[in-house]
Amino acid sequence: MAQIIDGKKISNEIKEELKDKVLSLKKDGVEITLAVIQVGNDPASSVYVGNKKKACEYIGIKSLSYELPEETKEEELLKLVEELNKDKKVNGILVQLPLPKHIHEDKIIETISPLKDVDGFHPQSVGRLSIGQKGFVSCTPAGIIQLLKRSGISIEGKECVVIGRSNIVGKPMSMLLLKENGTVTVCHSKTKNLKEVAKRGDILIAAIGKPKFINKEYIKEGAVVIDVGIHRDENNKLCGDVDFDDVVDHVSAITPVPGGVGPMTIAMLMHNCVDSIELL
Ligand SMILES: Nc1nc2c(c(=O)[nH]1)N[C@@H](CN(C=O)c1ccc(C(=O)N[C@@H](CCC(=O)O)C(=O)O)cc1)CN2
Repeated sequence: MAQIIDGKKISNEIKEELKDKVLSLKKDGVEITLAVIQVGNDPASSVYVGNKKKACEYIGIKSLSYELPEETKEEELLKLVEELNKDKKVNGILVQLPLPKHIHEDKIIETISPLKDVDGFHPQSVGRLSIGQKGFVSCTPAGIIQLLKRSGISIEGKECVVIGRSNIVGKPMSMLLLKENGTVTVCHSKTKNLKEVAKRGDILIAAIGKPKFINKEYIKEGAVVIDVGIHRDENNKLCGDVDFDDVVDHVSAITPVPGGVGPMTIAMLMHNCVDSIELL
């Protein structure tokens, strides 16, 4: 019987730990403030932003909300980020992605001060991670490491296969697994013989962006499977990149969708907000 890795439970544990930390910081007169920017009203983004604000409230972090219309100009958003960079009361700046097509995401991310980059997307944060220096780490891959560690799954010496090479998940994920002494392979759309390569993984991270793409033909028997995807299936039910029902009896542990990786993204954002006070 596979171990179902409960991301909701683990994220709640992390939030409880952070709540205690924030309380003791408050006693020392330290308040943490996160600026949350959403441009447009993409329904999924509104849900995520709402959940981030709720998590802030629960933990005791102050959130400042900036809801900008879809037609906001790139220069206007850059100006807001620059103002927040200078604001001494703001510890972290979050710009919810995706942004409307007329705004260059890279330009916005590069403008956020690396000292307030609680998403860990700034090139300086990514560079620090890749050379093993302390800095903000992208929340989803950082959450996956916590899921593995807190479920008693060791990474050292394991064959780790990451499917997907995005800047937000695949690349930082590979760096973190390497830091934990895993042997890491990164696969992508041009990888030849994907099934064979994926089957090498003792730990398989699926971040492909295709609903139910990974079935048991891609998975070594007894592997640990982490599913980063979030989609709606033909019945409008949430599902991941992995065909859960097909693989569940073939693996030793697996994250469900929903309730696996997703909640960890928000817990690790809260973790980064608390960490940010050490950097200012
Ligand atoms: N600025 C950022 N933008 C985006 C990020 C990010 O880390 N920073 N990641 C994703 C979206 N995201 C957070 O922003 C996110 C996605 C999913 C979940 C989550 O809890 N999912 C639930 C299901 C929720 C549902 O009902 O749809 C789950 O998997 O259980 C949290 C955060 C892109 N943008």
